[in-house]
Order: sequence, then structure tokens, then C-alpha cells
Amino acid sequence: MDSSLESSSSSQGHLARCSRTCKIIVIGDAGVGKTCLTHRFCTGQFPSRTEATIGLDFREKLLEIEGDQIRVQLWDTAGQERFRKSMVQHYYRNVHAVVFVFDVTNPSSFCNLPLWIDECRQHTLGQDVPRALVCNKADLASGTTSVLIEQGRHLAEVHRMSFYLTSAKGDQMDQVDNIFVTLAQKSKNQRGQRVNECVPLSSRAVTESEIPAGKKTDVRKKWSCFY
Ligand SMILES: Nc1nc2c(ncn2[C@@H]2O[C@H](COP(=O)(O)OP(=O)(O)OP(=O)(O)O)[C@@H](O)[C@H]2O)c(=O)[nH]1
Repeated sequence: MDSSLESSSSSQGHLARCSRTCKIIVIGDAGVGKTCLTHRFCTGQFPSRTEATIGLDFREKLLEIEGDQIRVQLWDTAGQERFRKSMVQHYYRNVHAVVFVFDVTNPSSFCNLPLWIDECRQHTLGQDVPRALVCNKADLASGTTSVLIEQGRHLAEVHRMSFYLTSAKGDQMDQVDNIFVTLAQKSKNQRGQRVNECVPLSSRAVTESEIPAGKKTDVRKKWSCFY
């Protein structure tokens, strides 16, 4: 596992020859910090302002993992039911990994996790798809939140997911990186067992045309890491 790549013509050239895409969806209640986590991973910054996600925000980052270039596509989904209804099918198509997020200061975001896990199951995502459970806003954790954190750990264990206690806002960038890099690595290894070669860009699992209309260009303008 290595560093992420800077945007450069040489890396983009190589990417065109040999690239794998890893689509990771980030789901959970409204306001738990999905946008902030994905933004932090892609830019290294905590956004100064966010608005409720409508439908989907799309961000991506190029990683080099064990000598292979991986295009990590993060699908930051809407937490509010009214903003996600029409998009749910898009979220789950060709997913390689899933991140469930709850907010350490918001017990109901934890109580709702079984609903999110169930939604995944209904879209035929089995337990073999690498998944992580993230307890976010660790910078706001206090004595009273320790029970929720332990419950989170336990739930992750029951569902055989990795557990992370993170803050999109805190100093430790590594914590946030770990979530996505580890999932991308697991997904790569899993797929490597099935297909032991690079997937050409033109036939990769998630093509840009699959990103819902209206999301591609404006999101890239705002968020993309290497365009
Ligand atoms: N203190 C603290 N605040 C955070 C953290 N992550 C997010 N927030 C704040 O929580 C609020 C909601 O964050 P978002 O990232 O927009 O939440 P979301 O899950 O994407 O929400 P929806 O798009 O509505 O589903 C914002 O005011 C963020 O500044 C964190 O790690 N620590």
C-alpha cells in the first residue's frame, strides 16, 4: 500500500493503459459527516461549509496500491430519504466496497444502521463485499459517548466489518485515509483472485457514463483531485 498519486500527465498516461476502478459507496443518516469524510480523503481538508447532499456527490482519487493504480470512486450518497429515493439503484450498481457511517454524538444514527445494512442486502450485496463501519466526529466524543462506540465495535464484529473511530475534522488524516485505502486494497485483492490482470479503462466496472447526469461535471469542478 503506497501513496496516492499527484495529477500528472505521466500518471494519467499510465492510468489510461492500466487502471482498475474501485467504486465505494458511503451511506448513513443525514448529517453524520459522509460529505466531510469523502472530501477530507480526496483533498486533505475539512470543508468549511457543507449542504445536504441531493442524490449524490461524486469524488475520486487515484491511489497506487502494491504497484497497481487504482481509481477510487467515492459515491457520497444523500442521507435524507427525499433526496435519495430516485438514486438508490445507481448507488448499488457495481459496488466494490461500502462504508457505513454514524455520528458519535447522535445515537439515532447508530440505531438506524440496521436499516442501511438491510438496504445493502436488499440490493444483493453479500458479506463478501468489503465493508467498514465508521463512527465519525470523534473530536466530539466524551465520557457519555463511550457506550455508543463500544456498541459500534460490536455491531461491526457481528457483521464482519472493519470498525473505525474517526473525525473528518481532526488532526489525524491517516485515520480517514485508512478507511478508504484499506477497502480499496481488500477489493483489489479480492478481484485479483478472480481476474489476474488490469482492466482497460474502456471496460472497467463503473464507467463515467454510469454516473447520473448532472453529477459528473459540476462535482469535478468542485471536488476532483486530479483533473
Ligand atoms: N465536529 C465535527 N463535525 C463534523 C465532522 N464531520 C462532519 N461534521 C459536521 O457535520 C455536519 C454534517 O456534515 P456532512 O458531511 O454534510 O453530513 P452528511 O452525512 O454528508 O449529510 P447529508 O448530505 O445530509 O446526508 C456539518 O456541519 C459538518 O461540518 C467531524 O468529524 N467533526
